[in-house]
Amino acid sequence: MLEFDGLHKSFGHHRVLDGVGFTVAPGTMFGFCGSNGAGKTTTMRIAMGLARPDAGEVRWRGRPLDQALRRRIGYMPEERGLYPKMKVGEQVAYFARLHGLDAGAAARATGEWVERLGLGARRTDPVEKLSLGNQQRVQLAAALVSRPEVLILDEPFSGLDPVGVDSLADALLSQVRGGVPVVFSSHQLDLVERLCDSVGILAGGRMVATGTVDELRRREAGRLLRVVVPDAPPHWAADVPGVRVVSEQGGDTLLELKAETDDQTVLAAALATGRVTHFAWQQPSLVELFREAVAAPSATDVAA
Ligand SMILES: Nc1ncnc2c1ncn2[C@@H]1O[C@H](COP(=O)(O)OP(=O)(O)OP(=O)(O)O)[C@@H](O)[C@H]1O
Repeated sequence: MLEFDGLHKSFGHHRVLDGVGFTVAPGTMFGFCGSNGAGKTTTMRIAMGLARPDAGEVRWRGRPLDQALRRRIGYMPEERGLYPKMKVGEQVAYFARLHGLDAGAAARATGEWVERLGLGARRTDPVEKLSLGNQQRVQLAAALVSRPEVLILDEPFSGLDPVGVDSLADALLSQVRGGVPVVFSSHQLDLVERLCDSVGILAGGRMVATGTVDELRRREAGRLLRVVVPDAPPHWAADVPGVRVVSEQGGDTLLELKAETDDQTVLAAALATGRVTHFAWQQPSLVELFREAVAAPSATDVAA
């Protein structure tokens, strides 16, 4: 397990992390979400020894991370960390050597990752000549080239075109299949929803929600019901007790039910107005869950 445990961090009087904790199992992908300035980068920098926590620690396989363990972690910093004048291939090989690979292994791994990330044609170009997205691919190659046991990636998808997103996603999923725990931060919640086994939402210095997307959904389940009655008169649901009409368009109605409201009462009321063609709980998207969690930060860990 990769464990972030009880991290506290203040900058002056500004408390950024107030007991942040989550775990990432080997072979799973964890999406680290939160508003701008929530503290995601700070959390990852603490893991990498680039910021010191006021309290708490990060462990890998039960051992607190030290510099030796960190050499086994592939890290993509938010500020990126490339040498602009170095050639792409040299740069990636340099990171491989830095993580302890010998010259032969570094050359082989560099060749493999440069090709896999679609940089083969740019291998001898200086990094500064590459577009932002391609520089990002170089950064990723640098994080992957040492065959890391763990990946910690700060906004790896930002600035990538859809093809870049797909090749990065494939690369990460193949790492996960190989047993690597992957943590990445992102504001692209559709990607997080698509790729991650579990997600954590950081707000107010705490993880306000962690779990699988389905677990987060279940927490919200039983609230939003979509009912389609094509021939129903307008406002048919307005008088159904324990129900609030969220939206109504033609016969397509989205209802929020109070906890004690029986959905069968709603179904009976709908049937009384006409033929019901759709009656189902609405699955909130991760974007909706995120808005809810960030708006009302009350720490809940559904993964327990
Ligand atoms: N070295 C520092 N000195 C003072 N304040 C800092 C420092 N590093 C970060 N902060 C502050 O800590 C807060 C959290 O920043 P951080 O970069 O960790 O957030 P984030 O969740 O990664 O944000 P974003 O999504 O915008 O990248 C911000 O208010 C930031 O200004």
